[in-house]
Amino acid sequence: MSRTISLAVIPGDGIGQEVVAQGLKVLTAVLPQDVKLETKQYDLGAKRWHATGETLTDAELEQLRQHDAILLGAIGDPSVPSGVLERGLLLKLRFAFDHYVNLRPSKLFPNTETPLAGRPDIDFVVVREGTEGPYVGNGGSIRTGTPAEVANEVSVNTAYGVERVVRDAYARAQARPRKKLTLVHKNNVLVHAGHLWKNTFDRVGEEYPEVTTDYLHVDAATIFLVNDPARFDVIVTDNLFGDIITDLAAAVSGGIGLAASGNINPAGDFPSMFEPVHGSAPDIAGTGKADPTATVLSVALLLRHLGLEAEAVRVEDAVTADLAGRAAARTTDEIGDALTVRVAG
Ligand SMILES: NC(=O)C1=CN([C@@H]2O[C@H](COP(=O)(O)OP(=O)(O)OC[C@H]3O[C@@H](n4cnc5c(N)ncnc54)[C@H](O)[C@@H]3O)[C@@H](O)[C@H]2O)C=CC1
Ligand SMILES: CC(C)CC(=O)C(=O)O
Ligand SMILES: [Mg+2]
Repeated sequence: MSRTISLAVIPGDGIGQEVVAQGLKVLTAVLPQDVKLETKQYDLGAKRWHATGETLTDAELEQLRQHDAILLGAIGDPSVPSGVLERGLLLKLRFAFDHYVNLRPSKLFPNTETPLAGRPDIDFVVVREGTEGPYVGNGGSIRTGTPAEVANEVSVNTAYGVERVVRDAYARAQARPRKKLTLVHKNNVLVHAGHLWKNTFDRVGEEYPEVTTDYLHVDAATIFLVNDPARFDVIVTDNLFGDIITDLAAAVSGGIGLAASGNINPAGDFPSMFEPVHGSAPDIAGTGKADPTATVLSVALLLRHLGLEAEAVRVEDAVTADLAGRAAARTTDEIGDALTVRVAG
């Protein structure tokens, strides 16, 4: 039976434009003939903000909601005050579409660079909470701009929000061969949120006797991510810690240009959104140096989410083969073309 995928595309800013073009090429090439792709591009980001002062309107949010999934490049530009686009567009989307599971796999592909000695066997996934924590915008400042300024940024952690993401992480750990789940937090200092997370983690864990668990404070977790990353299988953590440790995870497992992510709404009430872990990289935008592989691997997560498992594997296999043979530096387009040829052939 034929099927149509309705995909919203938000290239965004900087290298987002460049890498999304490659991701779309690969996606188009990998789909079987009986799956039709309908894309609608949303020109959101810095240019739009400069032209209209808008980041994301309610009408656009409603249009986006109608799609099966969203592919996003990156948001943020030095010409826009920091936070305006990140909060007003990217986080607004994640919150509005209840993307409470921010899935960030880390794998050390063959022939990729790692600063770690001995090429450890890195293959873990971070389940980062995506709708709470200090990112909710629960803050403010008084006496702003004076030497007496006081600024707050409150981390919001609800029993409901913590439990649902912890449950998702247990289910993922249960489904993986090693069946191991690590909670990363800082409950020796952030005692209120930390204890909610730890108590929830322990309680839900009773339902998963086959899953081995451990707990690490986030500072110690950064040591192990460098010294012994092979110890990790599934990590569950809050929004801020997850943001930070997944950039570190990317750096030790082939670089930020390979790190994919999915902002998942597991219930399917809203479209899930797939994007590379990296940002808009203004330092290399327009140079052709951006590696589109992270976006292509995000396309694989998108395909898997839509039930196209064989196609997801084809994309991942193409990346593995391409990285194994990748010798000289190549441009964004060249990498995208090579991956397109591989998935098509
Ligand atoms: N999901 C998103 O849309 C995100 C947006 N941002 C925004 O992006 C802007 C730049 O943020 P930064 O902190 O500089 O982080 P960034 O991830 O854009 O760049 C950090 C470093 O990684 C390099 N890099 C990033 N992606 C790469 C790729 N595909 N290939 C090769 N090198 C790559 C950059 O050149 C830079 O040296 C800011 O406005 C920030 O708020 C940052 C992170 C995520
Ligand atoms: C720009 C932030 C809102 C997001 C971020 O850094 C991330 O999700 O990795
Ligand atoms: Mg980040």
